[in-house]
Amino acid sequence: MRPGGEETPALLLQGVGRRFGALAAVSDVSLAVARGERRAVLGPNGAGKTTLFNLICGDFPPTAGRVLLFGEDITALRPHHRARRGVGRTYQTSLLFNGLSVRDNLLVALRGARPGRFSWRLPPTADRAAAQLLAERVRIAALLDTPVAALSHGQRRQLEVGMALACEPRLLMLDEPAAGLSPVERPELVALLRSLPRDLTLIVIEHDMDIALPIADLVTVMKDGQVVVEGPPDRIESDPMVQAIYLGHGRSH
Ligand SMILES: Nc1ncnc2c1ncn2[C@@H]1O[C@H](COP(=O)(O)OP(=O)(O)OP(=O)(O)O)[C@@H](O)[C@H]1O
Repeated sequence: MRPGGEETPALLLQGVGRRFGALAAVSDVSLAVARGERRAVLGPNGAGKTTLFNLICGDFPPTAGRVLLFGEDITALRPHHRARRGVGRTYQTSLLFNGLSVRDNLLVALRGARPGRFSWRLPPTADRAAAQLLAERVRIAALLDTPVAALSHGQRRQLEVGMALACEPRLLMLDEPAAGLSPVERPELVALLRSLPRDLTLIVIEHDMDIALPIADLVTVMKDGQVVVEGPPDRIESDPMVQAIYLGHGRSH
C-alpha cells in the first residue's frame, strides 16, 4: 500500500490505549476508517468513546499505540496541528457565541480556519458568500441573521456542524451530536449528517443506536475501553452481544 495513496485509510488506529492511573479507559483499539466512510462508534456510558475521540483529536496523547491520518503518523501532534492536517470536530458542550448572529458565528469560524487568520484580508463579500454556503449545507440558511441565543437546541447543533465544516476538514469527528435533542429534532440531524459531502470522512461518537445506525456505513461498538463488535448497521442491531450491552440502557424514541 502506497502511504498517502487512495487506498490508505483516512484514519488508522494501531493498538491505541490510554490509561488514567490504574484505569484503562481505552485499551488496544485497532481500527481503519476508509476515505469517505461514515463510521459510528457506539457504546454505553463509560465505554471509552470520548477518550477515543480525544485520542484521535489530540486532546491528550495515547499511552500506547499509534494514530495515522491519511498515512501520516500524528500520534505526537497537538490538536491544532491535527486540525491543520484536516481533523475537524464538534464538542459535547457548545462553543457558540450566543450574542452573535448565525452569520457572524460562521464568519468567525471561517476566519479562524485560515492561516494568517487575524489579517482580515479577504473581501467581506467572499466571506459572506462562504457563510451563506455553509448555512445552506447545514440547513439553517433562513436563520443567518438570527442571534444564536434564539436558536433551538437542534439548530445550534446544525450551526456547530457548519462551524466545523468551515475548516474544510477531511475527517470530521462529531461527539454525541444528538445529545439533548428533542424527538422532532433528531431526524433532522440524521438527515443533515446523511447529506454531508461523500468525500468527507465522518466519525460519530454516539450512545444512541437510533442516531448512529441510519448514518453509518460501519459501526464499532465499544465496552470497557475495548472494541467488542464491528460491522454494518443491520448486523450490529441484531448482534446478541450488542443487545446484551444495551439491555437496560434502552433505545430512545
Ligand atoms: N481525564 C480522566 N481522568 C480519569 N478518568 C477518566 C478521564 N476521562 C475518562 N475517564 C474514565 O475513563 C472511562 C471511559 O470514559 P469515557 O468518557 O471515555 O467513556 P464514554 O464511552 O465516552 O462515556 P459517556 O457516554 O458517558 O461519555 C470512564 O471510566 C471514565 O471515568
